[in-house]
Amino acid sequence: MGRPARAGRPTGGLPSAPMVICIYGAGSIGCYVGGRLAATGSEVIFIGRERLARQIAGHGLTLTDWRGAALRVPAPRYETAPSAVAEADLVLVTVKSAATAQAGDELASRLKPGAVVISFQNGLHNADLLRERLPGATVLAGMVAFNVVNQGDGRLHGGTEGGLEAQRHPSLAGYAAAFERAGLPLVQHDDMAGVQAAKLLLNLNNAINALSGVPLKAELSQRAYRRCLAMAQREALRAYAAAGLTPVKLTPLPPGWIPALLNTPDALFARVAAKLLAIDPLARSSMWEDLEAGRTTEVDYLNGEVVALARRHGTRAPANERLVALIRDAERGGRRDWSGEELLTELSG
Ligand SMILES: NC(=O)C1=CN([C@@H]2O[C@H](COP(=O)(O)OP(=O)(O)OC[C@H]3O[C@@H](n4cnc5c(N)ncnc54)[C@H](OP(=O)(O)O)[C@@H]3O)[C@@H](O)[C@H]2O)C=CC1
Ligand SMILES: CC(C)(CO)C(=O)C(=O)O
Repeated sequence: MGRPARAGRPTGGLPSAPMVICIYGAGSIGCYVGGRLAATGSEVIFIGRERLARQIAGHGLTLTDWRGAALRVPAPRYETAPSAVAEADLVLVTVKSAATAQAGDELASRLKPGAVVISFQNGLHNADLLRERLPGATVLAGMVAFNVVNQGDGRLHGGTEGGLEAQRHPSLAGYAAAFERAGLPLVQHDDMAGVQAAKLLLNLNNAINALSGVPLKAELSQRAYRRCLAMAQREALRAYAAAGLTPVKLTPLPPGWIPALLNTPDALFARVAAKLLAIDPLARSSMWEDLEAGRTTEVDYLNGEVVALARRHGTRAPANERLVALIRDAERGGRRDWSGEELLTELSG
């Protein structure tokens, strides 16, 4: 079988030059998304850290998912110097939120003129932060709906369903086929603020999952943990209403109904929310991965964002405040596994 056609610039009938895609901050999401693009014929440059560069030089990339897909990239181009970004037409920023400002500064003097940047990060403000640092560049907000676990030695596993969303922009038309081939169709959206607000509601569970010490499926199967998430989501929904922010519908139920669903007993939840629990038993939140690796988490950009939004509108978000404090303790070394009942008591106090 021939190599699949690459994403190419329109050239009015002449053969098109391949478009180069750069993953800036190639960790779990970046290696998985970039790996699937590279495995299906796109030209991809990965930029990231020495530790991963070494692993990937030794093992290549293996991309698996919960549906049983398995793709290989035997020798990806993984660089540790930011300069290689200058070759890219499309840059996917996949650093954690605390690293966005530095990534923006590194891109500022190096981006190819006309390059398009997509922030594929959780949180509400990463694309704005990049825009401030990259005046004149096209910077689009993006959203990754699925979970990826880094299993080591270049093996990345997509553990849930869900795709990629990005702010609608004409420049993305040239990349649609590449993302489609990779099995990650890029859905364009007009209301990315609403998409990001809806994703943040789901990400309020990242802290709960990290504190639980169990995988997502096991955690969400227990009502006490779900009640913690329902509390955190209700506070966020109140803060959004005060701020005039309307989350879009990312799940079969509208965002405002999810807390009530989370509160249902386990047996009912398992029946009604079968799709929500269709998660690989290994999948865990990216915040769990951060605690596990001894890294600072994104809690300030997730639960902390709700706390800040509530304060700006004259109210409080106490369950989210408590989750931020517990994750801070865990980052400082006071890590322990919380049972659902313990966490619920802690957040209700
Ligand atoms: N993992 C998941 O399942 C999901 C994650 N997300 C979101 O996607 C984003 C990325 O998450 P994830 O892939 O898990 O994060 P990772 O920490 O796995 O990957 C980011 C990588 O970027 C590196 N990095 C940071 N700054 C730079 C820089 N300036 N230059 C080069 N490399 C850099 C980091 O290295 P170092 O740590 O050494 O600084 C790290 O290896 C986050 O916003 C996350 O919330 C969204 C959906 C699911
Ligand atoms: C996909 C999801 C919601 C899984 O927890 C996530 O965004 C994360 O882990 O950061």
